[in-house]
Amino acid sequence: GQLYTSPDQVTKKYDFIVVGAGTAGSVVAARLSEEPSVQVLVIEAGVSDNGTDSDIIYVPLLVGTGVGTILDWNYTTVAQSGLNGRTIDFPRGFVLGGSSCINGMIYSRGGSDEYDRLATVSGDSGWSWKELQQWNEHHTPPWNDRRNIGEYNPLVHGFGPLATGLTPTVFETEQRVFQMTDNRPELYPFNLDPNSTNGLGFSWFHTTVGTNARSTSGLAYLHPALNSCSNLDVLIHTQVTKLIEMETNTYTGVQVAQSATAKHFLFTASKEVILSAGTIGTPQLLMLSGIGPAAELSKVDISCVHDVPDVGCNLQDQNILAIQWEVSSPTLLMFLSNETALRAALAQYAGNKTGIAAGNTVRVVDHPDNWELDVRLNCPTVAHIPNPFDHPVIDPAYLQTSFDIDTYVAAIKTLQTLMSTPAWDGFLLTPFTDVANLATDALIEGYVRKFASTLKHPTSTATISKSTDKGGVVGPDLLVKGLKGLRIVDASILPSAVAGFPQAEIYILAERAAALIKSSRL
Ligand SMILES: Cc1cc2nc3c(=O)[nH]c(=O)nc-3n(C[C@H](O)[C@H](O)[C@H](O)COP(=O)(O)OP(=O)(O)OC[C@H]3O[C@@H](n4cnc5c(N)ncnc54)[C@H](O)[C@@H]3O)c2cc1C
Repeated sequence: GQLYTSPDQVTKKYDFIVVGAGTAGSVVAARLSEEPSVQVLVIEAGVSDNGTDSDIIYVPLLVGTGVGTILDWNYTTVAQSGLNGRTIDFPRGFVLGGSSCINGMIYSRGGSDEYDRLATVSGDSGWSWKELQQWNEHHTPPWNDRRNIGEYNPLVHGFGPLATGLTPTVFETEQRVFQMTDNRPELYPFNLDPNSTNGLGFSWFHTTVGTNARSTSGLAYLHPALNSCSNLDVLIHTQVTKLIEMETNTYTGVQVAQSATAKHFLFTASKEVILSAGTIGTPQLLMLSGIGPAAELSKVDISCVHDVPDVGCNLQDQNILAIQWEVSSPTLLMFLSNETALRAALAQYAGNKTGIAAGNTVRVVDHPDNWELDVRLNCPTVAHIPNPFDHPVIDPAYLQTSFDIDTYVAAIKTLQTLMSTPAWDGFLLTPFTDVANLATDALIEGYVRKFASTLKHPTSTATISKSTDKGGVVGPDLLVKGLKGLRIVDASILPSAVAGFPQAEIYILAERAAALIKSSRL
């Protein structure tokens, strides 16, 4: 197929239009194009994933550096009263491949209960673990001679297009974690593989790194389909600005433009528009099209065509906080702050794709000697302003409930206990700065409000629910309730924050969605 960079290049007629070539959108588009009789167009607001900055995407050691660049929408939250009035950067991928190009690459499917909850909430057993576990990635060996026998379970990996693997370089922190699981398995259980039915326990990290480069939804799904199928076209640098009602209640048209002042174009799909613009983009686009909560829409002078109160509400996110200790041995942080060593590592990678740059080191890169905490939050509101090219108003309302704070306090206390086990003897020296003072609940709360931030896993702004439920935005088939021709396939439909890392669930969700569309529309 064709990769277009401007809407005036697109002249064909399409059966399906996918909005957003992100994590989910790339999967759906590639799967639909397997059927030669249908024509598929994907429209992506962001940039190419093969541009001059593409090292940021693909070199594993550069994980995290895409945030704040041209690959990022660069959203910011409104001031968060629960975080002492701070605003928080809220990154989302603005590139073919979406957030799978800039994320932290950690891959864990989550436990079976995660999927069974989706089945219960939607009233469709097709969303249960039993049915969904068939969609899988494939495990790749590391570039070096690290043997990973006993460190993962080959039986819970498969043959899907996405590549994952264990990190090739093992750090002292990891060795000590597993010593801890050896010493006190009843308290700190070893989990052979976080992709099994059990998502809990201490496991080796699986990352979306193939043998030596990041695997994205673009690389794993969209590019191979684009290269091999003439019935799939992709248009980048082009934002969908409005969904168009082509017949009563039937939203099979999209209006697009490259900037607020550029010419606007209309593309129509003979079968469906599939909205995969993500947790922020999807509700924003629905609301711009008059599909959303009437009261919110009237505040921004958009006439409400379909009053769907849950659009843009219920935003959930996970939270992160660094707890640091001074340590006795050199860490990766020292390596990363040594420019000569870093340059040499990147040169080695450029030469033959080996060396420390060829492996994901996300945990130690971000926070050398600490642990990360996930806290589920109860969050309202993604609102927006009418110009589609303005950023939406994002208010995750972090840490506004006692549940959030109580969870943090409990988590930090657990961590303090855990780090005082013998496995850390001789390695941890003193807690770093403020961490030394976390002796009471009140002091912990003060620390949390000062330093907590987003883990960048927002979901649930266009939630799935049973067909008979009044609430929610989509039914179990992911069609927008009460409308025709409009389906949502991305993180926004998840009923609540994922108990783990979301990308695996989003790839799986998109695989089943594509299968559903094929069986109902082809
Ligand atoms: C910095 C960061 C770190 C993360 N770390 C991890 C991790 O380690 N492990 C993990 O599991 N998850 C992680 N995540 C979360 C995970 O990457 C996301 O949950 C997931 O990729 C979201 O998939 P999606 O398909 O819903 O949206 P996205 O992948 O964001 O795709 C949405 C796409 O739609 C496009 N779009 C939006 N609006 C429009 C429009 N109007 N017109 C056309 N195109 C549009 C966007 O440009 C984007 O390409 C991280 C996320 C970020 C940002």
